Amino acid sequence: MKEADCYDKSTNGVVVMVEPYSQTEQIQQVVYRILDANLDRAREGLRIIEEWCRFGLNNAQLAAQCKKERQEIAHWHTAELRAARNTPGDPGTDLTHPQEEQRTSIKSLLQANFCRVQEALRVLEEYSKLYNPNMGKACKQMRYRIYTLESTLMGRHRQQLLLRSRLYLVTSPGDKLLETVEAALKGGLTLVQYRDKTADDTVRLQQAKKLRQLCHDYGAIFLVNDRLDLALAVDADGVHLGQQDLPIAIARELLGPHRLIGRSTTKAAEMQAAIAEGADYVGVGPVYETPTKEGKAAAGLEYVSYAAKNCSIPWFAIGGIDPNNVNEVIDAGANRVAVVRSLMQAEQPTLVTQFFLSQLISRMKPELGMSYV
Ligand SMILES: Cc1ncc(COP(=O)(O)OP(=O)(O)O)c(N)n1
Ligand SMILES: Cc1ncsc1CCOP(=O)(O)O
Ligand SMILES: [Mg+2]
Repeated sequence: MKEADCYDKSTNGVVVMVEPYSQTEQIQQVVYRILDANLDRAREGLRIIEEWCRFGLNNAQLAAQCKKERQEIAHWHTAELRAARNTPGDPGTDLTHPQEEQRTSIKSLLQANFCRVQEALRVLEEYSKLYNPNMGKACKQMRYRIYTLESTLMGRHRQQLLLRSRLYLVTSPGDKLLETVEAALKGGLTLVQYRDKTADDTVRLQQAKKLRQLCHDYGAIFLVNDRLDLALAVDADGVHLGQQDLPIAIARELLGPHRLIGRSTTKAAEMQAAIAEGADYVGVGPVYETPTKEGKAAAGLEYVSYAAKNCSIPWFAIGGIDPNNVNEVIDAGANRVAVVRSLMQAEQPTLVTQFFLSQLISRMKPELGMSYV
C-alpha cells in the first residue's frame, strides 16, 4: 500500500497509519460504502414522500406505508455498513443538477423523490448480491411496492388538487389565450380546461401543449374538452366530456385510473348516471343562459340546489356566472364554479380570479351531499 493510500481527508491530510487492506477487503469496503449511501438515499427520499402523505394529503394509511418501508430500510442498515461511511472523501457530495435546486411543483418534487428512491433501491438490489442476497431480494420487492405507491399517490395527487379547486377556468379561443390563463393562475386558479371547438388540430395540439406546461408550472390541473386523443397526446390530467361525447367507461379504459374525467350534466338523472359511471366531477348547468353555449336552456338555480343536496362527487356550477351573480349561485349551494367569459374577457383576470376565490372560500357552506371529503 502506497503512502497516498493512507491520506484521509477527515484528518486534514495527516497521514494516519492504518493496517493495509487487502484488495478483496478494499472492494468490500467500496461495496459497503455504496450500500450505506444508497440506504440513506432511499430512506431520505421516502421521508420526503411520507411528509406529503401526512401533512399534504392527511392520509394516515399512505404515511404509514412510507414509514414501514423506511423501517425496512433501517433494518438492512447494519453497523458494518455505517462504519464504511466516508462522507468527506466522497467526491459525489458536491454534485448537484440545477433541477435539484428548484422544484416547480409538489408533483415534480414527489416525482423526483420517487425516482431517487427507485434508483437507490435498484443499486441496493445489485450491490447487495455481493453482500447479502436476501437483502437484494428484499430491495427488489420494495422497489415494486414503491412503483405501486407512486402510481397511487400521483393519481391521488390529481384528485386532491381537484378537491381543493374552487374555481375552474374553461378557455375560449383568442389572441391572449396564454396570457389570460397565466394571469388567472397568478390569482390562484388551480383548474383549467382547454376548450376550442373550431381550430385545426395542429393549432389545438400546439396550444394544448403550451397550456399544459403553463398549468403544470403553476401546479394547476390541465384538462382538455371533448378530445381524449388530444388529452393523451399532450399528457393532460384528463378530459371533460359532455352528454354527446365519449362514454365515461371508454374514456376510463383509454385514460387509465389516475387521469380525471369530468361530465356535463343538466339534470338529476344525468348527474346520477355520471356518478355511477365513475366521473371524477360533474359540471352543473347552465345555471343561466349564456352566449357561450347558445341555444342551451338554463338548468337554473334549482338544479344547483339539487346538486348541493345530492351530489356525492365534486361539482362545478357553470353557465353565465360572473362576479355580480356568483353570490346568488353560492347561496343556492355551490362551493365551486366554472367560468368562460368572466375570466377570458376580463381586463384583469388575476383580480377577477382573486375575487371569485375569496367569495367561494369565505361564503362556502358545509357540503351537504359531500361524502367525498
Ligand atoms: C366544466 C364543464 N361543464 C360543462 C361543459 C360543457 O360540455 P359539453 O356539454 O360537452 O359542451 P362543450 O363544452 O363541448 O361545448 C364543459 N365544457 N365544462
Ligand atoms: C361550456 C358550457 N357548458 C355549460 S354552460 C357553458 C359555457 C359557460 O360559459 P360562460 O361562463 O361564458 O357563461
Ligand atoms: Mg363536449
